[in-house]
Amino acid sequence: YPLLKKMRRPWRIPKQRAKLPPGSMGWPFVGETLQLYTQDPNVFFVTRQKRYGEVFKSHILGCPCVMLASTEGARFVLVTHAQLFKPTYPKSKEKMIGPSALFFHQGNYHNLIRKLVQSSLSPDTIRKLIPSIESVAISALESWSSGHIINTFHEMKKFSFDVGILSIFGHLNSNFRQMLNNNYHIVDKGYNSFPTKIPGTAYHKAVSARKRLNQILSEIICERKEKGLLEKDFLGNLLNFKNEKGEILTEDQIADNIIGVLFAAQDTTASVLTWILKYLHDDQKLLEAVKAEQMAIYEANGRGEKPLTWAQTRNMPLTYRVILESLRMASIISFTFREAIVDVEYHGYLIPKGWKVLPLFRNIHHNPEFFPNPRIFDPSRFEVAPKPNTFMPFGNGVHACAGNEIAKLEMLVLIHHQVTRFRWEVVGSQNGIQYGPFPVPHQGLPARFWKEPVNLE
Ligand code: HEM
Repeated sequence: YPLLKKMRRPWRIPKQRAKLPPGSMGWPFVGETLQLYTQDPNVFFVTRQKRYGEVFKSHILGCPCVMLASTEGARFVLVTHAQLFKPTYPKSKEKMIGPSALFFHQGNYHNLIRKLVQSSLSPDTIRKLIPSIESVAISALESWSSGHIINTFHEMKKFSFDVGILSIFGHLNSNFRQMLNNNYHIVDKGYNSFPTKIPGTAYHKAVSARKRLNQILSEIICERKEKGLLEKDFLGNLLNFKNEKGEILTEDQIADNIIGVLFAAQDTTASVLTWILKYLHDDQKLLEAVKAEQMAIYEANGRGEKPLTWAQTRNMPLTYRVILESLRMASIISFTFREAIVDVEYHGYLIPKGWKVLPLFRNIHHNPEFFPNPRIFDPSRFEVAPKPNTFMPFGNGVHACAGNEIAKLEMLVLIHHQVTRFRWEVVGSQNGIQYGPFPVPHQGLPARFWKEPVNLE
């Protein structure tokens, strides 16, 4: 029987035989947290990978963990043995977003919500949003081009927030939009601050703003129910859901998932867009080529008279490769966290129950074996599809990004309008990275935008 059990569960080994992976657990209590947060995190991961190999242990943020820098390791945790690992976030962050948000869950509840998100963000649904995304993009670009210096990342956050609102509510009246925006902004500011109940602190203000968001969402839901609207957007899908027993979702479940999607959508897309602007600015020849690709579409659309079509957004090969290479190069989600729910064996090493497991996407995206000269920005490398499981900017497996199509769509739309009708220059120091917590260019990439003079020929 024990042999049978072992055969059925090849990932389990008797504890006495297992050994932990190599690596350092750092100082008592703090582990290696200081080393991780006082230096470029990429240096932290890469030096350890060089020293210990592709599987190593560490101790960060109060937790023992195993880091996996190989494609096989990431696949093991996220895909083939995903049932042995659960998502894990600090309690304070879970509370801030809302404990019923899908990414904290595993199993039936996660599947159910994920299906609702996926159908709201499917290509068939988001293609209808193109004109609205275009108008959000154009008004953002117009507002940046008054000659003053903008913080590109902050402005991109407003853009990705507005697109997030579109994908959740379709058209939302401006009063509600403004209220959501103001309170979400306070939540966002407190999200990464020290969790405390002391009034006046960023965290405490964020908790209060999060409660107000629930009230606002409740009013929006009420209004929708009164009007009897049966929309197909994410809110509509959440409201219309009924299982075979006739049960519906609670208002908290609805609110937590709406805030969860906004949260997943905003900083991620905004940081990638900021990087794209930097990479294009740093390579004027590439920028000209992207511009030529987009101008052809612009002209075909009567110089922007007609809206972009879905087919056009699917046929921007160079721009698309720039997006893929930016996702690889910046690897804004450098890694993700899971927690082992049982003792697991991987490659002869023990991953003890309760330990965190970190697939290191960035190390994989910067491995010269898969991406030669990984520090060089070269979109042409994507003329050939990357080897399977080597490119995971949107994660992998059951928790992989549910918004990757809309993220790519909004980036293509913004770039289209930006390069055809606007110019920009980066102001001040152009190098350096800031972590907040995603990597963004130094000071959010201060830049000046202006409108391209109209050519009347
Ligand atoms: C370029 C922008 C984006 C990047 C790089 C990105 C990346 C990711 C990654 C790596 C994950 C998986 C995390 C993990 O496994 O722990 C994820 C999950 C998720 N993303 Fe995105 N994302 C982006 C934009 C968006 C947008 C625009 C939306 C929604 C409108 C979105 C919605 C989600 C959701 C709902 C999940 C959780 C899925 C689940 O747990 O089942 N993301 N994203």
